[in-house]
Amino acid sequence: MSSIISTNLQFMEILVDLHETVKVSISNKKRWQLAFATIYCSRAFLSPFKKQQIINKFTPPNEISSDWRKISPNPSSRIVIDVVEKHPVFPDIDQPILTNLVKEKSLNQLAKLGGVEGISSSLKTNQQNGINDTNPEVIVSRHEAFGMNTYQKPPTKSFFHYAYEALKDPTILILLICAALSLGFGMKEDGPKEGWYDGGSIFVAVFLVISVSAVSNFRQSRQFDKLSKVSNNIPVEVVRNGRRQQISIFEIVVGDVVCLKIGDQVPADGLFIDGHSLQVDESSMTGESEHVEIDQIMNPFWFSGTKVADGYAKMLVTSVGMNTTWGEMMSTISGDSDEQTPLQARLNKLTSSIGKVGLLVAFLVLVVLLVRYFTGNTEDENGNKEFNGSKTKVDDVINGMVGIIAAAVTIVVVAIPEGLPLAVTLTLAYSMKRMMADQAMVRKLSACETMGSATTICTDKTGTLTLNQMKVTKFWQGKETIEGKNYTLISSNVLELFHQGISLNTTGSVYKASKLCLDFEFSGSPTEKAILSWAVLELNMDMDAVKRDCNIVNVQAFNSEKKRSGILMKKAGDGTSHVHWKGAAEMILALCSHYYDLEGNVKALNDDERTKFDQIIQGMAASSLRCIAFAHKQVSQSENGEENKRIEENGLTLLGFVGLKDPCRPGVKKAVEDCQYAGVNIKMITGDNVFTAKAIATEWDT
Ligand SMILES: Nc1ncnc2c1ncn2[C@@H]1O[C@H](COP(=O)(O)OP(=O)(O)OP(=O)(O)O)[C@@H](O)[C@H]1O
Ligand SMILES: [Ca+2]
Repeated sequence: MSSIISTNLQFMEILVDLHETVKVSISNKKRWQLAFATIYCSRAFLSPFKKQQIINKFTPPNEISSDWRKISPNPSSRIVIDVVEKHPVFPDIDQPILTNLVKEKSLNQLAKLGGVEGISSSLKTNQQNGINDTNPEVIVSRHEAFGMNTYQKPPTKSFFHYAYEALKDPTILILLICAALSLGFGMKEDGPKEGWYDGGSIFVAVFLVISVSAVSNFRQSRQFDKLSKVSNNIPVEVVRNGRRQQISIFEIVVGDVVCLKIGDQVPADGLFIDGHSLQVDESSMTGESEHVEIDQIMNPFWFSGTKVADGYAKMLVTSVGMNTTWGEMMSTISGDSDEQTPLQARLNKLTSSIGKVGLLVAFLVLVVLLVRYFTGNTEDENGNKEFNGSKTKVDDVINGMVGIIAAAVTIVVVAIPEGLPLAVTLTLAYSMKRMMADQAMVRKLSACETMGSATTICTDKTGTLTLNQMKVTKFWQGKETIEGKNYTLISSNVLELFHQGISLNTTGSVYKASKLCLDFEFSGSPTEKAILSWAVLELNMDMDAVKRDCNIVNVQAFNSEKKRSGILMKKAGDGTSHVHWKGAAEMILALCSHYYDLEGNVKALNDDERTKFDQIIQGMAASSLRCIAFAHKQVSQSENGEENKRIEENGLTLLGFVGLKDPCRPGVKKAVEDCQYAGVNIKMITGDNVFTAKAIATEWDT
């Protein structure tokens, strides 16, 4: 310790001397001395603690001498003051609290902030109706307080970066060395006027290779940036002002209520509001392949960048953009897309092995020539021995050696096929440009190569081959089809069940701007939208009224495996419980034991009738309709006490079928023909009824 103090005091004296030279007044000088003395003495006094911390790291605790320990300060006595200015519009909450809440999945902190309810009121949003965006200031103040939903991208690399990358290539380096050698030897041999030809031309070739590959890589990265801007801009469903609408993912702000369903990407960090059968794929964050369940109590936290694997839900956005856990992760890793295509990689390998062989051969040639030269086995033009022991002039020896080395260098230059990978890069970049002109997005250069060898294309049906604009065009109630607008034929009890089944057992929603207004806005998947608009416009369904009269007890969300969704509900009026199912007609029919006829009577479903219904379904499918069935069952109270929330799946009563028409996309026939002409098979992949799929596949032939 004494040594530390003495060095510090020495240092102090030097500083004080310095002050003397600039003529500081005596009183000032004294104050300086005092200040230095205080600072350095306290430092000298504290330095053992620092030392001790280092010792602590490297020695087990029992080896630290007891006197160190006596004066060691409590490490936890340090105070960190985090000063975050609160935004005047949101005085109760700030971004770091929200970010940490989700990142650490802290249920305690959530409870302290008053749960999701408390946070949504601090964020001035409504869990049902979302934020009120009638005033654009609202969005602006949220941007100011919590930021935008965009991620900082690593700065785009300049042209010189790519030139430098190309220059780093080992073959290029070898060529450059060869060029320098060849230039030097050439000038030595043939004089500066003519001797630079060989070396100079290698330099020009290297320059060409570097500039061409840098230009093509640079343009490719620009194109990639442009494409990723388009492909990152995904539409997201949010509720604003009570109205469900689609906005761009970049427009999402903190406080938004986002509607998520199976297959959606979570657009920001947030909290669970409500939802059913939720499973989330967090593998992009954690690498864990098992799906994580999200619910109100145990795990109400959503992470940006994850994916909904099952179910549907509403989420309250708490952080966006760089404030999300995903954003934080993105800022620590830089996405490098300088990937080589498989062909490029193989060619580069080939080039470098050819180069290695070339080097080896050149080396062997060098050795052989040198040996031959020095053993006197070579002759000049006049037939004299080139090397005559000590009689040869030094200048001649050097000239001879230069000639030999130049020959070896030439072998290396010739052996390296530097143009080969360059030719491939150029060809791929050219085909990428051609494909862009044909409106085909190529994200990775290697895709061109892969596509070139594709023999089969598997395509989704809905939305790719069809327009994804579904509409109910056929309706069967019991065994009767209802033609035209004769919906008054449906008996009132069946109609009521239809209303309940459709308005409660859905992931879509209906929005009506005002009571008087007759315009409705439907949202949800195309299937849901079609059914809802049909029910509201044709069956006069009032979704809000039904929701007021009935309470949903349990939900089984739709997924493509089961092809159906079900609910258990309780009527507020008489307290009876009902189960409603909706789904692919053949799936629902298999669960039914009875059906309602047109008069509203329940009839048993015998084998004959089942065949009849099968024919109805096949008939609809054959005219390329997606066929959806509705079924109902009243469950008794004893069977369904408080603890029994199971949604019955057996002994249902069939209500009816609807047939949804999804028009084919124009131009598909030509596209399919083009593919077939090019020798590429087309396979259609769909969860629809096989007859519907067949009908749609053959529809283009008509
Ligand atoms: N929202 C829904 N509620 C109930 N049943 C549905 C719903 N959507 C689809 N179905 C039924 O489930 C079947 C499978 O639907 P899904 O959306 O999984 O098909 P898919 O595999 O995506 O095929 P495609 O690409 O042709 O739509 C459909 O044929 C339909 O009968
Ligand atoms: Ca689909």
